[in-house]
Amino acid sequence: MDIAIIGANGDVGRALAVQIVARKLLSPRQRLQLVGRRGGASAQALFGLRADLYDAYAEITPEIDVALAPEEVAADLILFTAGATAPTSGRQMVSRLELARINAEVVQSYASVLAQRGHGQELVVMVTNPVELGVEVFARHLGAARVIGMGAYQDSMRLRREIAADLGVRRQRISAYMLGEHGDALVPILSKLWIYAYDEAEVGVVRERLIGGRAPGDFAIALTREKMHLKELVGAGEVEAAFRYAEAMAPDLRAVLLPLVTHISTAKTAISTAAVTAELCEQLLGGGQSVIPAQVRLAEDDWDGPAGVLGVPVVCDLRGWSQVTDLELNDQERSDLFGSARIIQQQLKEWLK
Ligand SMILES: NC(=O)c1ccc[n+]([C@@H]2O[C@H](COP(=O)([O-])OP(=O)(O)OC[C@H]3O[C@@H](n4cnc5c(N)ncnc54)[C@H](O)[C@@H]3O)[C@@H](O)[C@H]2O)c1
Repeated sequence: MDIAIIGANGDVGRALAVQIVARKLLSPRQRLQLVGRRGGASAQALFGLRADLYDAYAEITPEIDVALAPEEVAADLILFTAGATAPTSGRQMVSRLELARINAEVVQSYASVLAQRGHGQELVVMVTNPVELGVEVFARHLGAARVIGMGAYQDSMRLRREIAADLGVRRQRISAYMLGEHGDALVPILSKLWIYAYDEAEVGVVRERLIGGRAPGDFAIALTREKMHLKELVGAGEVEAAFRYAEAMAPDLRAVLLPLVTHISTAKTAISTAAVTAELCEQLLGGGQSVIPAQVRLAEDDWDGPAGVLGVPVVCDLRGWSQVTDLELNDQERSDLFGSARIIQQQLKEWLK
């Protein structure tokens, strides 16, 4: 089992390399490939990163090599973190469309080469945003089953953590999903909230308390409103106040808005993204099948909703994802999830023109 990190010299890529080595996800006989660009800063820095990792983790490092072109990528598990990132400040003028078009080219350049030169079994975990775009492009080249977007996994883990924090329990005792888009059209699924050792009535009470007085379906409205307010606070230099304000919200809003404040505070979310991606890898490398919320490209017969890229729970192992599972929705959630699918499809059409 070999792992490649594409974009290894970026903030997420570097943090991910540290996580993979420090968590001993690979044995010393296996290989971690750090992938950058010939002619870019990474052409030098990745050799330094490799030396630094050997220096820090001499006893446990896998073999580490550096690749500087898509043709050189060779691994079983490919973690895609290359490309432009959303501006951390409102003063930087890059539209989501521009960003998507830049990253479409980056993703495309690897997907087409991997389709021709890969060994035909690679599993790609898409971290680069928009996650849905990367999933669509890789799915066209490698087939839908071999690409998963980690946005829904990260969003779901954040939701579970925030609920757990309110209850004073560990995240592992909670099951809840954040599905749909890894973006504004994400959908919290709380109707099937599960809490270890709580019976249905107790879970019902917790659910009511978590959502507060908000009407079903009002998540997206609250998200837009609070997002604007938080951006204004951070824009006015009130980062600490923005965190305090976001921390007082319901857990589903906190799960989305705290990372937003973190990103626009200029700290970005590279450490948490790397940690959760490594956790996902750990599950995949465990050998068995797991249920993983992820953005995947669905065909019409994969589920009873529209075809296209969407965050849903899927059964997954190192060979890829095989089926949608554990998706019991109430009417509101179903309608929101279908709405999210439509939004993603419209965006993909525009981005991939
Ligand atoms: N899915 C998530 O939850 C999540 C969270 C955080 C960041 N991200 C995304 O991950 C991506 C990386 O974020 P970051 O903060 O590390 O950005 P960054 O700017 O620090 O790093 C991006 C790296 O990609 C490299 N790169 C660009 N084009 C390349 C190419 N053709 N080949 C190889 N390398 C190339 C750049 O040189 C840079 O080193 C962004 O798209 C960001 O939006 C996703």
